[in-house]
Amino acid sequence: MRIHVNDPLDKSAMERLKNSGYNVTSEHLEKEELIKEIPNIDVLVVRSATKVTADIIEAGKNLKIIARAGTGLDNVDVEKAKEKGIKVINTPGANGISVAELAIGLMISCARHIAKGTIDLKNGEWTKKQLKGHELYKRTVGIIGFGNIGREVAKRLLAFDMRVLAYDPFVKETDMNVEIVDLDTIFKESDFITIHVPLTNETKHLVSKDAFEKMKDGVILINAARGGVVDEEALYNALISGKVYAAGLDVFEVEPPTDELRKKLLELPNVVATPHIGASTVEAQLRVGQIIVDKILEEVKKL
Ligand SMILES: O=C(O)[C@H](O)COP(=O)(O)O
Repeated sequence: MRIHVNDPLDKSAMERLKNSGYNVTSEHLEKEELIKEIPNIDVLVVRSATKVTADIIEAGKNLKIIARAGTGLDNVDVEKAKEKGIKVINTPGANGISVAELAIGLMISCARHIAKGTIDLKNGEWTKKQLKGHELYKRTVGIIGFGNIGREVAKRLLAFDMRVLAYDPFVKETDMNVEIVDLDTIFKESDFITIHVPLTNETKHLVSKDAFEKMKDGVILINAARGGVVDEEALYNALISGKVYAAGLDVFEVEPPTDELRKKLLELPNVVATPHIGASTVEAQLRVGQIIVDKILEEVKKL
């Protein structure tokens, strides 16, 4: 039984795996190398950096389990895995608090120009007069996606005395002080919009040119979910026109965001961006690592 860890896992989780008695290897293999190696792998462990595509799964003659140490499964061809009888496991919720905290950090950074102020000061510029921002207090935030992460975001923003709206096709009511509304209401009434849905066929470019047209002038948009949920060309135009005051982005449709569209997006002074670090905290990785190892060992026992 060989367990191959293709993306970095928490150290203590790695140690537990290595002490489990199975043959555990860990090294990041790029697609071509992984396709060559996959016939010798029974359990493949990944984060979001490895795209477990249909051809990799097809080549995995001995592959029995794909373990995603994290929440999003958009980098795994789950349909193909199902067709091949390969079990896909992940750790939903284990990194939710970290993602929620980062989303709020991006929100405040956008509203108060923290990133621009830092860059200006480091460049020797005292731009105090240009950096008047906005409070969150008493303003309306629209949360798209009211699952684990969306609820953690709501809980914290209620403490800022915000009016909190949430849209989720699977949620009709809540016992929190949150108004469950339709998507149009989120677009029309929010001063801040924050996205917490997975990337699926239904959510791809959910925040489109049409959506931006419905939004209030000066809205702040936060995306710490998946780049593909926002049409980034439309976002670029909305930032240029002033429709969107600022955007806080932890994720991009292309990662790393090195293509022309992403490069010009990142050049805008009103874009605050981080390199998909929502789940990258010591605490979240510890939880994710322990849970994924528990699940792997449990599944492997059943084989
Ligand atoms: O889906 C997730 O769990 C987050 O986006 C984190 O992804 P990562 O494990 O690749 O950091």
